[in-house]
Amino acid sequence: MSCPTPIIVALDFPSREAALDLAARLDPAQCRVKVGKELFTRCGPEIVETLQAQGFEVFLDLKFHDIPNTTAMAVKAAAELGVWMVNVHCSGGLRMMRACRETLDGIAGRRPLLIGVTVLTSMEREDLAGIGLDVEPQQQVLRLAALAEQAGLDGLVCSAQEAPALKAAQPRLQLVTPGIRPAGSAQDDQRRILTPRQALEAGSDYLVIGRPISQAADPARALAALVAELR
Ligand SMILES: O=c1ccn([C@@H]2O[C@H](COP(=O)(O)O)[C@@H](O)[C@H]2O)c(=O)[nH]1
Repeated sequence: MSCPTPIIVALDFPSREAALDLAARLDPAQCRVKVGKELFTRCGPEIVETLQAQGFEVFLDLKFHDIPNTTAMAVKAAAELGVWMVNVHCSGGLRMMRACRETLDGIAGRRPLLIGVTVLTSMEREDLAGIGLDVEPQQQVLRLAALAEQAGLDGLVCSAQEAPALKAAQPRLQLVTPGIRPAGSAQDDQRRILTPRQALEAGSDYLVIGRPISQAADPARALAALVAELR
């Protein structure tokens, strides 16, 4: 059964035990989970299989960024692991994204959603200037979104701040938005943020939420409050 809420909880932990401890407090009917670089590098594919066996749909957030063949084969491996969503960096270019899409099209059975990372939500204009891009984040996001659309990707990782412009420019693409901060919670290293409700109203399809849930005194309660806020 597919989860009816838009919430994806980031399991950013240094051990299998810590990740599974949080997962045990969550309900697969209330959220999906995200396995990122830290947890996957520590635990490998087994953690994904365990979470899936517990009923969670898993977003494998490894943000692949490499030459077309290498990236496409990585995405294929993720598909064979049975993940619900996988992502690549749009800045890997059109040929790379196309190779990923074509490889997934050749896979029998249900394929994962293929999502392109645009501009990290931790970045603002001056960070882009630091890597030689003299543009506002939204301008760069829209540029990469057009490439992702051309390559046939299913959606984008972006800030919810860009959702209205993206829904107007690229209405087919699903928007996966980290940088979600309930009112009054710590911004941490995020820069382009919105609250859960603002994000949904702006047009986000999925909200990626990590520390506001994983570092809460009662994560189950924090998740329930978010689900209620979004109803
Ligand atoms: O642009 C991006 C892409 C990915 N992320 C990931 O989302 C979560 C956010 O966690 P918080 O604790 O809610 O900040 C984290 O796993 C990132 O790797 C992102 O934040 N921004």
